[in-house]
Amino acid sequence: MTAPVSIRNATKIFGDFTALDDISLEIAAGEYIVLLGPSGCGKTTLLSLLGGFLSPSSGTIEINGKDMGDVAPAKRPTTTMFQDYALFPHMSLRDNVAFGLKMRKVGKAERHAKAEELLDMVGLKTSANKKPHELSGGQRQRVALARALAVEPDVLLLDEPLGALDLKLRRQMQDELKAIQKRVGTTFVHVTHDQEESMAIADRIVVMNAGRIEDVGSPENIYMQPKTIFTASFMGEVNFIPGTFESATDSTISVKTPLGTVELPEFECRGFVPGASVTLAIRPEHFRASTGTGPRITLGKAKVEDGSFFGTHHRAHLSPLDYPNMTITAHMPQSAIIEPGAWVELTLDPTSVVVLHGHPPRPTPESAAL
Ligand SMILES: Nc1ncnc2c1ncn2[C@@H]1O[C@H](COP(=O)(O)OP(=O)(O)OP(=O)(O)O)[C@@H](O)[C@H]1O
Repeated sequence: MTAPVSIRNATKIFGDFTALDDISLEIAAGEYIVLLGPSGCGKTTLLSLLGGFLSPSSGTIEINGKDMGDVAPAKRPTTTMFQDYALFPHMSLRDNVAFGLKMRKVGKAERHAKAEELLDMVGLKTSANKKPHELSGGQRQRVALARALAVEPDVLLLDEPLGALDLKLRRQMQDELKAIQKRVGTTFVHVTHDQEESMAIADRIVVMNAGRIEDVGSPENIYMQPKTIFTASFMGEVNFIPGTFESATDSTISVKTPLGTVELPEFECRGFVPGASVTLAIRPEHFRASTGTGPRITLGKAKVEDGSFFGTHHRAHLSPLDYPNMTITAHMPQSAIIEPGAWVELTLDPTSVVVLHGHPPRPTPESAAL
């Protein structure tokens, strides 16, 4: 079972605090959506509006084309899976998974067959008679997922579902969740503050900040073409180079920076005007601290401050000769020898640079000093 979801101009106000500010989002049937953002940005509040545990102060929620305004949580085609799973300790896994069906008066044979089918899908076929305390954290998480899916919701709402698991198990369960979602085809809306988790799982990521949607797109899109400084800095490591927009032709733009004027290709005009403050957002892997192949912009010499080895590459902090107050984080090849104090030639793949409006509010540790 699956359904599309329409959120139209949803606002949620608690007292004089606006937790959600005019949120609109269309979710396709069968899509895996991840709501991503820092603590307090409104992710759980938005999930609660979908599940019916909170009502919007204004705006509407539709599921499968039906307005959910007057529909109680239990009557909605949604199920919510919470972080603490809330399994019944005295019941077998089979009875835990079948519980929702029992409440719906589904006969014993049918609900047990359904429970066993779902336990099989989550890899716990032979554990149907066990009790929750006999399971590991990851196994309990799987039982909770099976239980949530047993009632065949159109939309499954998951609030930090992997939050209680250690990192290794989290990564494994991310793959499993995604595979199971594709198999059942149910619309999943999953809340997390973990960027890597959102990239591993989502068809589309919705980046939220202070009650608003900052950006929506595929993981590749959000990482490679962030629309705002917030998204660029929230999704992985990034260097910000402040600049001034100088001019544009049909296919290039020119931006003046402390490291010189750079010409960038394939420009999609987003309302920049000459003289406007802009920020170049550049991922560490898009620098080369030596002369690479292909078209590259040379940013002059830079001094190695320090470096760490990451197996596939080194991650180095560099200070450009022309602007020593700026720290650039760049990836350097596995074979490079990183010695503090060494001078390297800093070059950049111009096609990877993202030009954003404005300057960051204040320098972050990983951003360039302004
Ligand atoms: N019932 C409430 N009454 C007053 N304020 C609330 C209520 N529920 C949430 N808030 C506030 O709304 C904001 C958004 O909360 P929400 O739980 O949606 O954030 P979140 O993005 O899910 O954060 P986290 O990742 O920490 O769970 C927070 O500032 C929170 O304090």
